[in-house]
Amino acid sequence: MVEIRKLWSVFTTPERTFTVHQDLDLTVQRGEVLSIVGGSGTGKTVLLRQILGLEKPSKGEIRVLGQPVEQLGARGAASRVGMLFQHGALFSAFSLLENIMFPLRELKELPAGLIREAAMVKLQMVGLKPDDADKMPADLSGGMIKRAALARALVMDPPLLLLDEPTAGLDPDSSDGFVTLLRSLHRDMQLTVIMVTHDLDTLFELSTRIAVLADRRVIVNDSPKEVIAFQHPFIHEFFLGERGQRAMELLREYPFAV
Ligand SMILES: Nc1ncnc2c1ncn2[C@@H]1O[C@H](COP(=O)(O)OP(=O)(O)OP(=O)(O)O)[C@@H](O)[C@H]1O
Repeated sequence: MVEIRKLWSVFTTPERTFTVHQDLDLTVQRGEVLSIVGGSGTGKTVLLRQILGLEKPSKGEIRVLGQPVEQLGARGAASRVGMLFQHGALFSAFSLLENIMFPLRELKELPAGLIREAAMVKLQMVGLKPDDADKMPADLSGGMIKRAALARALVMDPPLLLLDEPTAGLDPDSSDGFVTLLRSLHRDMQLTVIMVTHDLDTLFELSTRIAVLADRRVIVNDSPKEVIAFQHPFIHEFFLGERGQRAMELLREYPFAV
């Protein structure tokens, strides 16, 4: 589904030049829920943006569904890759349904009635009600906004979904509900998911594999159990420090997702 080879990301600011990714390799197979974890500033969000084609790496190759990402084009990208941004704000001047319809309207190919129908299907698929369609973003809870942004990301039925901190900022109940929704969509739509998360519950409930970013590359990409056993200071701190006990409990609780 995604193949990344020898990726370099180098940034230059007025103060300095620094390397975020160096010879990074990552493969994501169809049907996986791959979670990317890593310390702050290790380039997780940059990597998602590169897979989406929003940012060009300094060097290296990214193939999505067998094609170099730069050949997908804006239109191709929306139908192949859906993205839920961390601050996945909806357009505040548009109603919830208008937000979900937006990518299809941009295509300028489908009749208005069909676009409306397709967006209504997605609205209900993410657990919102038809009555919510005309509500404005300012009138929605954080959980409803996330669901609407997810419906918009999925409106063109992309086979690949990217999630940046999908449960950040949600209260525990909304977070649990959103994780349950993601799990059933992954199963029902046969999605491949790449997710960045710091939240251990989200990580263990959904991930079939975990890729750890450290030392400017992916140091391990394996099942949660194997990753926890991998010897590296970041992994030790992330999984086996204060949060270790909880990680072990979760590992017992969730038999590796989906
Ligand atoms: N366009 C850019 N120009 C300069 N530096 C950038 C640019 N984009 C990202 N960076 C830097 O690259 C590093 C990686 O950023 P990124 O947002 O991907 O980190 P992250 O792993 O997602 O971190 P966090 O977990 O804190 O969100 C950061 O130091 C960031 O400041």
